Amino acid sequence: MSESSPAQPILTVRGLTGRIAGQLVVEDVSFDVAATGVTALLGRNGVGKTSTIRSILGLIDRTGEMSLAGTRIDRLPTHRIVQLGVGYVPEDREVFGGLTVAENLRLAERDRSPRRDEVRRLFPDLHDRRDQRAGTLSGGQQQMVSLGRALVNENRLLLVDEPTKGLAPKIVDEVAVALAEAAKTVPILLVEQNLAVIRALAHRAVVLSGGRVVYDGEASDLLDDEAMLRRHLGVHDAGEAA
Ligand SMILES: Nc1ncnc2c1ncn2[C@@H]1O[C@H](COP(=O)(O)OP(=O)(O)OP(=O)(O)O)[C@@H](O)[C@H]1O
Repeated sequence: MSESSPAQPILTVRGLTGRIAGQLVVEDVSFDVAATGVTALLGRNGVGKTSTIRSILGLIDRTGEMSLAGTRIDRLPTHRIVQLGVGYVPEDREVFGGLTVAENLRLAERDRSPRRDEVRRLFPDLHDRRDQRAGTLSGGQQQMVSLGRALVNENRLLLVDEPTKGLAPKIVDEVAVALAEAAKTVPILLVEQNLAVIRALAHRAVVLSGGRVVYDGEASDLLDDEAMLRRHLGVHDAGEAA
């Protein structure tokens, strides 16, 4: 079976183990990413969230079984996984600082009919700044470029790593709105520390602790469970979690 029905997860991860320079950074992790909406991947600093995403993409050595809409991807190289429709918005944004906004977006285009109008609708500010060099943009604007680069292609799944990190509250809101819009058309696996953003966006949540999955369920149940938040995310009060 190569297509998924709405009820089936878009991505299944089973027994995923990741290594960097021989060192275990992801240990026997299993979870699903829902076929619609936002699935949050949470956990304390250094627990292996970024490494999990990079393992899915084949950017670090990994073993285990992973399927995208029924197609095994665990033995595929990164470029094949991307071609299958997995978009990646990395933690450090990775824009080309010496190129303009327009050039950054153009370089990311993979499809015959890139979704330029959609990116323009989501990020009108980028259109206004299309001739500005990306290296001179603010952190928030660079994050918009990074998101725009992923959204210009039609993807089956987006992997988004800490998109609001280090951004001012107003910009965090803008990024969250853009992600909510994007999630209407593509399922997202979102690594995010800001629990207010998780509360606003995520339906499902997966929590890693000690490199393993300790919660996999409804995001709202997790966010209402103060003991769980305290134990696994180091948050003291669910009400002021953000
Ligand atoms: N290039 C690397 N070389 C060696 N160890 C690494 C490397 N990258 C990550 N690690 C280690 O792997 C573990 C998991 O790191 P990872 O970045 O995946 O965690 P994370 O949950 O995303 O953390 P954070 O929330 O702080 O971004 C950490 O112990 C980290 O020190």
